[in-house]
Amino acid sequence: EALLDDRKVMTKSSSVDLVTQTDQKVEQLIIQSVKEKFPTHRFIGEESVAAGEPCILTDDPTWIVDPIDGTTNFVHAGCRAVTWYSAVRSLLPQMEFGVVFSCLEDKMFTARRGSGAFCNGEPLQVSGQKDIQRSIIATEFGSNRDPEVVDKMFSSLRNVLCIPVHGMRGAGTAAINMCLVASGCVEAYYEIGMHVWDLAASSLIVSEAGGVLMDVEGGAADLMSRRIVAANNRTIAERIVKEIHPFAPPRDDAPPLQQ
Ligand SMILES: O=P(O)(O)O[C@H]1[C@H](O)[C@@H](O)[C@H](O)[C@@H](O)[C@@H]1O
Ligand SMILES: [Mg+2]
Ligand SMILES: [Mg+2]
Repeated sequence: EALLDDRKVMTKSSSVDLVTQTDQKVEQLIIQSVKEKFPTHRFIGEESVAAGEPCILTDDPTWIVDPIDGTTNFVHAGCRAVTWYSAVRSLLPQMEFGVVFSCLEDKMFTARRGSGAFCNGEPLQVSGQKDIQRSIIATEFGSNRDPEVVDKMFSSLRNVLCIPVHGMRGAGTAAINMCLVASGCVEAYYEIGMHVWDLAASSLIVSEAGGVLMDVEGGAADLMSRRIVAANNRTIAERIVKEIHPFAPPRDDAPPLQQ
């Protein structure tokens, strides 16, 4: 219904960072229904953070919610829109489970720590490809249009494409790009600039499907750092890291700037 009805588009951090009433409604729906069952749990929700709520993990069980991942697709008549949520239980953070629902495809991706990853109940396994020259790599350009940042993104894109790889793809949603890695449809996904709610659920789905997560400079992945390489194996991830022109956006858990 919302795909047909919700055409009132608002903006957040910039003119290309879009939000609709459906994003806000879905986030409230998820938070309210979880709160009814677990009144002491905490939440990090994309639209709540946009409205000024803190983006901090504590030792309390915390649900990380992206009500629609791919709002730009949704606004442009729903190339692909996704609702998903995940839970995190510690400062490390230790993901307990992740859920990504690709509503137009009616695909429910799920993972629970130590129990594997699934799509509509069928087990997921990353691709076995070790040769990056026989791989497809996914990425996105996010919503930062600062020419210096765009130059860095294009330089990375050019470097990866010219390895050469079989192709580059982008679903318009970080969560689905990661689920494509988990499903073995693409070998890797990298991006700088997305947020913890874009990645939390699908990061567990990737690792439970046998994949690896890494920072774009090769260290351990840090979901608050707004940088990720998710790949089918370490060989492919490390090869991509060599080609990325890194930069560091403000962290999701950075204290708010003083006015
Ligand atoms: O804003 P939504 O649609 O929840 O999330 C999108 C990110 O904002 C964007 O930076 C990223 O490139 C895109 O993949 C992601 O899904
Ligand atoms: Mg998102
Ligand atoms: Mg969103």
